[in-house]
Amino acid sequence: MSASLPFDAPEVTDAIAAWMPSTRWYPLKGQQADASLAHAYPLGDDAAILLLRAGDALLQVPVAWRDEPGAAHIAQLDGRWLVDACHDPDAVQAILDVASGARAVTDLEGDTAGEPPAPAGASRVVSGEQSNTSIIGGDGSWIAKVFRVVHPGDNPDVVVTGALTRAGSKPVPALLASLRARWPVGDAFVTGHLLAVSEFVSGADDAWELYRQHALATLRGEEREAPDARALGTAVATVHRDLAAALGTAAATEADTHSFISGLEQRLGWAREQAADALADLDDELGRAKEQLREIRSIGELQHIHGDLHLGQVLRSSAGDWLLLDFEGEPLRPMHERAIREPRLRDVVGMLRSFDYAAGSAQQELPDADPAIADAWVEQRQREFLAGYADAAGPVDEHDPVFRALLLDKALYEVVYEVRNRPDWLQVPLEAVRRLLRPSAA
Ligand SMILES: Nc1ncnc2c1ncn2[C@@H]1O[C@H](COP(=O)(O)OP(=O)(O)O)[C@@H](O)[C@H]1O
Ligand SMILES: O=P(O)(O)O[C@H]1O[C@H](CO)[C@@H](O[C@H]2O[C@H](CO)[C@@H](O)[C@H](O)[C@H]2O)[C@H](O)[C@H]1O
Repeated sequence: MSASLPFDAPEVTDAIAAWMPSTRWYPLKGQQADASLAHAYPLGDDAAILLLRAGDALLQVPVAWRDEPGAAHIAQLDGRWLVDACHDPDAVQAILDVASGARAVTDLEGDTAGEPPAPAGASRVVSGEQSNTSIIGGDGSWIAKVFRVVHPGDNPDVVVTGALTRAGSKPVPALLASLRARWPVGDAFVTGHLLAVSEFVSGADDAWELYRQHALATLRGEEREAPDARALGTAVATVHRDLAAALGTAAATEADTHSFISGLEQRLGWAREQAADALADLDDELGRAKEQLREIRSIGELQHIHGDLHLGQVLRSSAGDWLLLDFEGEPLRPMHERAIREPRLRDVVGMLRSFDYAAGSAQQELPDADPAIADAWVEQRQREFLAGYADAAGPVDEHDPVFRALLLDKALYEVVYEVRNRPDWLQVPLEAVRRLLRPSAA
């Protein structure tokens, strides 16, 4: 066995740079971006957490040297295997030790909410996700989310979930531990979160799949009991109430309202630019929608919210309770925009859009099904959800210009998301944008 190369050797950076674009989480697909090592945190001799700069992004790549390629190798260099440490249980344990405070590493700081998480054991990586890498360990008692794109500042997935955990919020799995890193930027140092370890909800169903299956069954003419959207609405309102109690609320000032409107204007411009081909024939309507934003007088009360709420962020436990995940905000948004207080309606419209997506996805699978049945299905789920939300938080005014503006904002965000990630799905949000821009929808 030959000695391993040091983790800051140029060959190591080059091998990782060549491998990253093949991963699901790489955020710069299709772009030409040189990668360079920004910082290395050694975890003993044979593993390290590396931060690589690629284009504008700072990417986290935990790695280890092994004699065998293991489940996820990056490259073979000098007779040893450089592997993705997320797939290597020993390296996962080393990372967990730092997060739990059991191992000290310069420039890394762990934090546990209470009892440290159980030992990693035979940990495994969750398949089928996109923005980050999640590892289940501790005999299925925890799930560790490795933030692949690292930002200076607090990650809301740690701070917001941590606050909800301390407040004992029921519809959110508890945060157990987190890891913060310090790295140099110019002459100064900044800090940011690398990892969040949460209680794993085993045997849970994914809400997206539950609703999609129900929409499919309905389009096929089968009668089935629908998953309880009213209880889901109440769960979302409960989380909003808990977030307000834990992190406070503020009545929007005139300046808040102005900056909210200009934020929406900018995002509308961003969507027009990013999805120019898809939105070309809606140019006049989008111009009018932008002018209508100026009619918003006040945005009401502001607070921390989920920020990217959709059915894929919701689980139904085996006991039938709805649980909300992933308080990281919209991944296409810069981090400083994600930490701000927002109207609760942003989350409400996220869920309403998601029911439309579930039906849209079912229609794509069953193109001969009656569209009126799909529309009625969406309408009913949305009504039930809003009724449940109102049970705990009071009614939502669907004619409020803020509600309509946020609905359009979300659908435009989705158009950009689909143009970049899933062009086959583009019609789903595009149809919604068309509907929302129709004069009768105002
Ligand atoms: N606490 C949890 N318990 C059970 N499953 C979870 C938990 N957290 C996440 N998951 C599963 O992992 C998936 C991805 O998690 P998420 O936090 O949404 O990651 P990402 O930001 O990469 O999308 C979820 O859709 C869910 O299936
Ligand atoms: O889960 P992420 O935080 O990575 O969120 C991004 O990806 C989502 C898709 O996985 C995307 O959600 C859109 O598609 C969903 C169906 O797959 C649908 O339920 C959502 O309503 C729709 O917005 C999300 O917008 C994006 O930020």
